[in-house]
Amino acid sequence: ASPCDRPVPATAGLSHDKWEIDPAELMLLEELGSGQFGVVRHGKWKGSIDTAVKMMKEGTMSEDDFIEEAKVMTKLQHQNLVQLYGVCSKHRPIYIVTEYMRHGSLLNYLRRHENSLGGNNGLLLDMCIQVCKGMAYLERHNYIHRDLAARNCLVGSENVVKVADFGLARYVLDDQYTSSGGTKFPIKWAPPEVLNYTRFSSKSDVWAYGVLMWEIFTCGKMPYGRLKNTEVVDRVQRGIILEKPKMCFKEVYEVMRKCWSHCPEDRPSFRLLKDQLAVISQGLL
Ligand SMILES: CN1CCN(C(=O)c2ccc(Nc3nc(-c4cccc(NC(=O)c5ccc(C(C)(C)C)cc5)c4)cn4ccnc34)cc2)CC1
Repeated sequence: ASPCDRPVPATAGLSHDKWEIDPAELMLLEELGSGQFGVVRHGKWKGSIDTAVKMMKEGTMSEDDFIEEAKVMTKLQHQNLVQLYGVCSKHRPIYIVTEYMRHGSLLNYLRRHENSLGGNNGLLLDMCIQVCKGMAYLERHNYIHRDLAARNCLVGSENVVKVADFGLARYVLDDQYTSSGGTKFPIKWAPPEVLNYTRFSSKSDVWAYGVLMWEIFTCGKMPYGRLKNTEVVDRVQRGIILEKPKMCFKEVYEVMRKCWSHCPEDRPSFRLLKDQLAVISQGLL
């Protein structure tokens, strides 16, 4: 508030874009890998905050639209969402700066720890519940992920699992990824209405979440094995769903099956899923 009783101008504090990060405050460290957009590096922000820095290869994303959206994304805050700290947009390539998750993608983590995770239904179910909590938060904020899968979740200390890159799919320029006929389109995580009409919704995220649960309970197997995309599309449209993973409890598989209801409105919300999984988790442990 202003020292005297003069009203504070409405623009106060809006001048510096708080989603804009000064690259001088970033110290880039080792490379973490490369994704759809180019190289991702570990970084330190303001000397001490661990970050992951996506350095966006030119021409891979519609940058101005993304920078506009970043203002909204920085406001999405939940313990099971990878926090967007901000962007460096005053230079090229632009940087997307998020919180750092030290164990990398959930998919690689599941594959690397199959032996220790294998029989541990409690831990696997806990991972499902954490992702569900993050997705229930996005659902509450009418925010659609569009590419939910184990590869787009990340693992931090003490088996914390968080959802990453929510909404980012909208800014990818590669139409091999964006069009459902493209070679990079995530067919195996897509429900019928997305395959036929690219109609995304929180209920299409729920379908993808069912596949993610299957990935978790198979410790990172590829859904539908080596089937070609056209064969998967055919099965999904005929209502053939993924079989129950060997180590998965019947009650858990029942939840996956509901996520794969043909009609979006027959699928549970993330809010309902969270409660159902909590009941199963209490029953199990
Ligand atoms: C013991 N192990 C040693 C090896 N290891 C690592 O090297 C390792 C450690 C930490 C890692 N952390 C992160 N890695 C990444 C990362 C790394 C490489 C690629 C990507 N992904 C992307 O760049 C990316 C993902 C999705 C998408 C669309 C739009 C298609 C949805 C576009 C781009 C992310 C992002 N992060 C955000 C927060 N923390 C991380 C990643 C890897 C993991 C631990």
